[in-house]
Amino acid sequence: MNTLPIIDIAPLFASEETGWHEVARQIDTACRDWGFFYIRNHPISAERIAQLKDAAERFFGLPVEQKLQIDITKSTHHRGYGAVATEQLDPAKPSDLKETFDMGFHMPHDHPDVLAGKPLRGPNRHPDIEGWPTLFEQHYQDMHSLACTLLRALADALGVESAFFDERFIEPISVFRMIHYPPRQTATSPEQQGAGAHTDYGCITLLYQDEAGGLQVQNVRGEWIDAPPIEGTFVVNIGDMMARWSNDRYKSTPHRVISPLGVDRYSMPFFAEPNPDTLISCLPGCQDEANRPKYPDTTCSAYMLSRFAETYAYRREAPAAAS
Ligand SMILES: O=C(O)CCC(=O)C(=O)O
Ligand SMILES: [Fe+2]
Repeated sequence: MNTLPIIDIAPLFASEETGWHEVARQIDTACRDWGFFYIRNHPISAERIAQLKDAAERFFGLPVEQKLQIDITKSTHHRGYGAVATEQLDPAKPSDLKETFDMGFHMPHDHPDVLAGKPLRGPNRHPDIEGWPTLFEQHYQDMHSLACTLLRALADALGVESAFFDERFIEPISVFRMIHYPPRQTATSPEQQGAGAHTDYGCITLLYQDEAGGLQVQNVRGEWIDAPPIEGTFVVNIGDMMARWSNDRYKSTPHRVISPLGVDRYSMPFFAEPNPDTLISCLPGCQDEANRPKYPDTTCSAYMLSRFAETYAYRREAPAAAS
């Protein structure tokens, strides 16, 4: 089989539990075989997606100096605008041909965790566009709820209590990101990709992609296959933290984006990551005598910070001015 599974998640929102375990079973199989699948019948409306896409076109269309007013490389807690070539997902290739906007769980300047200087904590840095903060803060919450619903199904599949992930996703460090991939120019080095081959760092990623195409996923034989846009769906994939948590029962699969030719591409991943203090220790149902834990225990924040430093030069260099 060489096409990614498409899972109808409507039963996860029904009042009776009859279809629930069947969806959990399908997700379990998809996470073991692929680490990637599509979901359909999720609660995010087409109207919401259209509003976000419209906002993305307005923001990325601004002059670069204006976008750099919320430069992510000048942020202590990784929020704001990332210009082209800020991120290098595949260290063997040139920096990615994309620009980004990142937001997270909003914490005001006077929140005790912000005052204590906890990493990745602080206020969101939104552009000065009318209606933007309301739209994006609402969307962040809705994506968080959708991720928690999927994680309840994963809890069922992994044999932990159904609230296991809900408890660990309170005040999460999940990131909602908007990405603009400018069209590939013929002069562009063929080596430079929209997003270089990588695995995601967190637990699960829920990705909206527009109709331009270009996302590719590696199958078990190491071949790149297309993950084409399918209207009304999100692409969901497992990240490295969940692979560790599940002792590699679930795969975090390499993927990449080939820059679009002649058209702009917009995508919007939501990277679901737990509360920073969460202990990431092999789940009880994922180990036995023959299958010992493969990874040492870590915490969510220690793990995420080590991974960010690999792909963002600015996070390895001198500390940025506070913002
Ligand atoms: O833009 C896409 O389709 C995928 C982006 C991605 O893989 C990432 O940002 O981690
Ligand atoms: Fe990714």
